Amino acid sequence: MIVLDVEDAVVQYKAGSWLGAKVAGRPYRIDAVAGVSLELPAGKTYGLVGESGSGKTTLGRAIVGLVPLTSGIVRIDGADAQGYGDGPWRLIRRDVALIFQDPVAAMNPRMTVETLITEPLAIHRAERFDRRQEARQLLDMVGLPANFLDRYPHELSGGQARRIAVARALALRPKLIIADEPTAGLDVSVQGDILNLLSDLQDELGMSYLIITHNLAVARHVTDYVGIMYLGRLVETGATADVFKAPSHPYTKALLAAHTAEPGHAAAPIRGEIPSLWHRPTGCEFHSRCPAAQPICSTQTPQAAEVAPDHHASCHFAVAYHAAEA
Ligand SMILES: Nc1ncnc2c1ncn2[C@@H]1O[C@H](COP(=O)(O)OP(=O)(O)OP(=O)(O)O)[C@@H](O)[C@H]1O
Repeated sequence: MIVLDVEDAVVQYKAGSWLGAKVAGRPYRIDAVAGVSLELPAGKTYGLVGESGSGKTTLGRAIVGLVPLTSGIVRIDGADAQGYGDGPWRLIRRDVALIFQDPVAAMNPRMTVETLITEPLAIHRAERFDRRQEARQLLDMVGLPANFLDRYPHELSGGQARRIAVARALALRPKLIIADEPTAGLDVSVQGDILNLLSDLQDELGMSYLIITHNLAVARHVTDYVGIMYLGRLVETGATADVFKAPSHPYTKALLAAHTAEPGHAAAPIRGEIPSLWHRPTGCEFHSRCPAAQPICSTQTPQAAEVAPDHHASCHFAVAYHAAEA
């Protein structure tokens, strides 16, 4: 049973103006998401991993319906997610919830926790419900006592704000929760608590997660499948265990080296700058930063190679890398 099915999704952003783009010698539109396909089975977790600017947040927002798809299809539980109702509220589908990257910034500062976490119910649910009772139950699910009901966002610590954001996401018991950088800005011990909370809730309620993170180490702990994103495209995909066992794209290896320092060795930052989406590199778009680039890499676009069953990497040398790592 596939809960999230994304087929060749493209999201373009416009430049300020056509004339401005022309004067600057740029294309008028950029592809922030440039043809992404992925499938997420029920009850599983998919990690979307890549550096800042790779298009992860844009894809997450497009899945929820906050940003329109330029082309492609998003199906949630088999239903095409493009047919929204009218009115701004309806833009947000009730079977998917998004936990924003900065949850406090996304909260209305004048709302109490009770109002914040039950707001999705007030928007989507036709029948009457006991707001206080629902809120108390949601708080309990995320491990917070009932005395948080009357607090305001500025009275919450980073970890508490995450829990409140999770409670709000759970309000409609969605089939899919998208968590954008769920541990960013938290102390290491609190990060573990939040990841454990998400995993316990999944065991209990059975929903699927799409976790957006720049940190491969986070993805390693909580995901079943992983997609490595670069300049709006997935460059390596597979079961998380397979990708970590035998990373087959130099970008994946570079991300790993940047986040998981061996004892006694410093983490190695990825060399060079992320290219601008206004001027995508030719050939393999990672070639300008790749430590193993060959002449072919700057001229020919690599196709996704299946290096092992359901493990793909878009690099001319992916099969050899896989063999060497495996
Ligand atoms: N509203 C917008 N208008 C124009 N360009 C945008 C807009 N939002 C994002 N972008 C651009 O789209 C690209 C992808 O951004 P996005 O935020 O999706 O990446 P990301 O991988 O989630 O990074 P981060 O972790 O920093 O949010 C970036 O180049 C960004 O500058």
